[in-house]
Amino acid sequence: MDEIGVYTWDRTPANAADMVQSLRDTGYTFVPIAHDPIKDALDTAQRMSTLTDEDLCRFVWEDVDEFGSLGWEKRVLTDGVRRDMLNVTGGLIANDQHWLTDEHRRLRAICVAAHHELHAVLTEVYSAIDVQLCLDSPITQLLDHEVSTLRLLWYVGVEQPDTSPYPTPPHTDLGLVTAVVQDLDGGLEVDIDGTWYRLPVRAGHALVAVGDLLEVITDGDLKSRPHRVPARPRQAPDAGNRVSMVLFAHPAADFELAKTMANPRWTTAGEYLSYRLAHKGEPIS
Ligand SMILES: O=C(O)CCC(=O)C(=O)O
Ligand SMILES: [Fe+2]
Repeated sequence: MDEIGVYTWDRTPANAADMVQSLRDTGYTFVPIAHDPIKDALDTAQRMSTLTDEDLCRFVWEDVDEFGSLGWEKRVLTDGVRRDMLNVTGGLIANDQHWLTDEHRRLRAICVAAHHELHAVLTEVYSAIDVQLCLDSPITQLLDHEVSTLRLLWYVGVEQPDTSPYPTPPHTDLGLVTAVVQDLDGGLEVDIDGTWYRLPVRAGHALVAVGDLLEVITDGDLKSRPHRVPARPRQAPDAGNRVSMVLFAHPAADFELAKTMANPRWTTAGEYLSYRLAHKGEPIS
């Protein structure tokens, strides 16, 4: 599988046109970040990988309230491929749950710092898109109405990666934009017009991806590209794990889509999301 070239944006307005062109060509751009959250998180996440299944189950959806969740979500696929993740969602970041261990708290602090940093990156990307595409209704206005979810994903290496299902099967992200930081072994692959490519890995950078809603808002000018992550071989009892951090940005449920596009198919961002979740796997266009 070939690797696709992805433009690195230096976060200056002078190079914003090239950045947006990269989003148009590949659906992705690299953006440098000051701290590498994966480097910070890896140690703690690996140590937490010694938690037993029972421990992990305790953290599933515990203490969830209407603002979201903070917990381990444990998924066991049919052949035993595990994809465990720490899911830190908006409102609960500030809450202190009684069941959090010191390692959870450390990991949560790393996630909160990463959330801020990645959100700053996305803010600059929004502004650049507004300017470059001359959008009548700027997407920067969404920043006041945004809900974002940060996920720390931890994939466990498997015995037979070639015959194992993809822990993250091919899909597009439903939201506006997504920022991803992966560990140095990478793994993310993207489908561009029917051909799969490996995405490059660049230390100290986040990958920013076009989501389905941005494709809708830009009337297909920027396309949300299907992507996937294959299973990694288990090399030793604890090696072969993959860690990535993903920030999904989405307008709040009551955001009226008519503010960013003419004649929207859905009235609010919430209706859009409900429709997409009810029609999983259906392409947006
Ligand atoms: O783990 C990754 O690098 C990407 C995961 C992903 O695409 C997703 O959760 O939507
Ligand atoms: Fe995704």
